[in-house]
Amino acid sequence: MGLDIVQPNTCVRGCCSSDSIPLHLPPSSYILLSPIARGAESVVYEAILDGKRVAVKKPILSTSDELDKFHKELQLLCKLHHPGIATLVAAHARPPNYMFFFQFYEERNLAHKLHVQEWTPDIDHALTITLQLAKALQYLHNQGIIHRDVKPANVLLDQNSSAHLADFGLAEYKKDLRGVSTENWRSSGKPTGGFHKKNMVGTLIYMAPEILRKEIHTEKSDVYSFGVSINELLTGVIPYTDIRAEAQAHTVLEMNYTEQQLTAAVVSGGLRPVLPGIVSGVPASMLSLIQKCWDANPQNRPSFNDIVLELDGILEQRKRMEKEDLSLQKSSISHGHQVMESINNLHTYQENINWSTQGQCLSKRASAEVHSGFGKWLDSSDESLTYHPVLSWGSFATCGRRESMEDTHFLMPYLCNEKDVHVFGIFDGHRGAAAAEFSAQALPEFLKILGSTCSPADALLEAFVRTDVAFRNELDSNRNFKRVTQKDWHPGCTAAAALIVRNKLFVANAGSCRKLS
Ligand SMILES: Nc1ncnc2c1ncn2[C@@H]1O[C@H](COP(=O)(O)OP(=O)(O)OP(=O)(O)O)[C@@H](O)[C@H]1O
Ligand SMILES: [Mn+2]
Repeated sequence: MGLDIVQPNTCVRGCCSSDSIPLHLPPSSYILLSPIARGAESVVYEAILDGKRVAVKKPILSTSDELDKFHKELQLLCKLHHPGIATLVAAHARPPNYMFFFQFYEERNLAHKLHVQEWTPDIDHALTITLQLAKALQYLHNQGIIHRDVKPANVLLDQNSSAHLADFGLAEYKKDLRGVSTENWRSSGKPTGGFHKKNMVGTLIYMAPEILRKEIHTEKSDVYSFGVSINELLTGVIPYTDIRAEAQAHTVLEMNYTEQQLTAAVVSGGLRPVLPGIVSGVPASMLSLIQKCWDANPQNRPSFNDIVLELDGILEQRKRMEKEDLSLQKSSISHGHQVMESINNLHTYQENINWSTQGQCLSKRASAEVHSGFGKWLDSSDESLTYHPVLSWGSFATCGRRESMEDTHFLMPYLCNEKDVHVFGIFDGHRGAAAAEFSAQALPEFLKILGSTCSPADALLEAFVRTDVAFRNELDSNRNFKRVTQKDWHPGCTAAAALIVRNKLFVANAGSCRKLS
């Protein structure tokens, strides 16, 4: 920027200085436009500085502690120069105005992008962001600085959706953290972040177990938060919920856990967010890296030097695989797409979608393609076992306290008229019955297709995965058709299914639906 640096280029106290970043600006050089974010501690404005678009972070300063904090953040920011870190272009550090001027990042923060815009980056893009963030943290740690608030809301994206780590409000030099008492932890470590603050649990979901136990932050607690954040990027799911959109999250408490329960479950129970599923195509090496990052024992977590090396390797391997066109995951996903695409062409849009019919329609077409019986299952079943189950079945459904029934089930005592193959399933609808109705039709049909191709256990697993992919695709195509913004509509369901082949029982579940009763 062509801004003049007026000497002495220091803050009012003289504690912050820079050779390249102007630290006081004539009021005529900038214009504040509208606020783009309001946090508990600052307001961020879109602004024009020297004719260029910038973001101005104006901390709310009412106590001398807050003023100290401003100076500390400015000292830090003046020293940081890295492409993965939000660039400070200027500051104003004299009364009455205290402001940070940052380069403007058009695509806002990663949390907004994932959960409000419902962005689903392809895996290579997500891995690229992961590497950018890892390199930024590697740089920071090599300077002896710990960020202490790594989360998607503090990752800003530019117009190419490249990532820039922001918000150094809690960052500290490691050497200054040693003597920090629990009291200090409380005052400095309080949850930040608009959405999560509003929803009470705060940054808690990104906090390492040792931080929840009120121990001192180390580089390894940033590694943990990085692991949780990257998992959120790859799954699109807010940790410990099954939702993809902010609009649906009334409060985190309402959904699964209270703050205390979550803390206890993370610290003592080893609870972690759900990893990306097998159809996501996320490489297994990435899943294991995430798990290492959120290991309960900080010493088992890799450093960012290790993480960057590993990510470079993963990206390299993907490039090689792409060349050789060996990506197995991709082909299984695109198979699902092909089936759905042809089905989508079949039926025109109806205002009131009948999800049972959608499921039937899908599955009939799919099963017309391949069904060659269950000979394989029956041949490999062990007839020498003397156990011969006597089956009886029935069902009862009640709606409970809800206004409408969201649960469904299916009973297929003789799948494809095969006397020794029985399937039963229960689906507990979430946010409407759509997913449950669809799945009750689709799941058994997928099982029929798979009967001739793999073992009963694999077939059950694969049928769950295919049902999930099929429903998502169906939903997406309807959303596009209706031009409903995606955040307004998020049906889902949990499921439990039992498959009995002669005298063996196979059960599977997804979500919290665990018992078949
Ligand atoms: N340089 C920028 N370009 C575009 N948007 C920005 C920029 N800096 C901040 N924002 C927006 O403002 C939000 C808050 O910024 P930041 O996290 O730095 O402030 P904060 O006061 O710590 O907020 P919180 O308390 O919510 O964490 C960001 O999530 C982002 O949406
Ligand atoms: Mn923030």
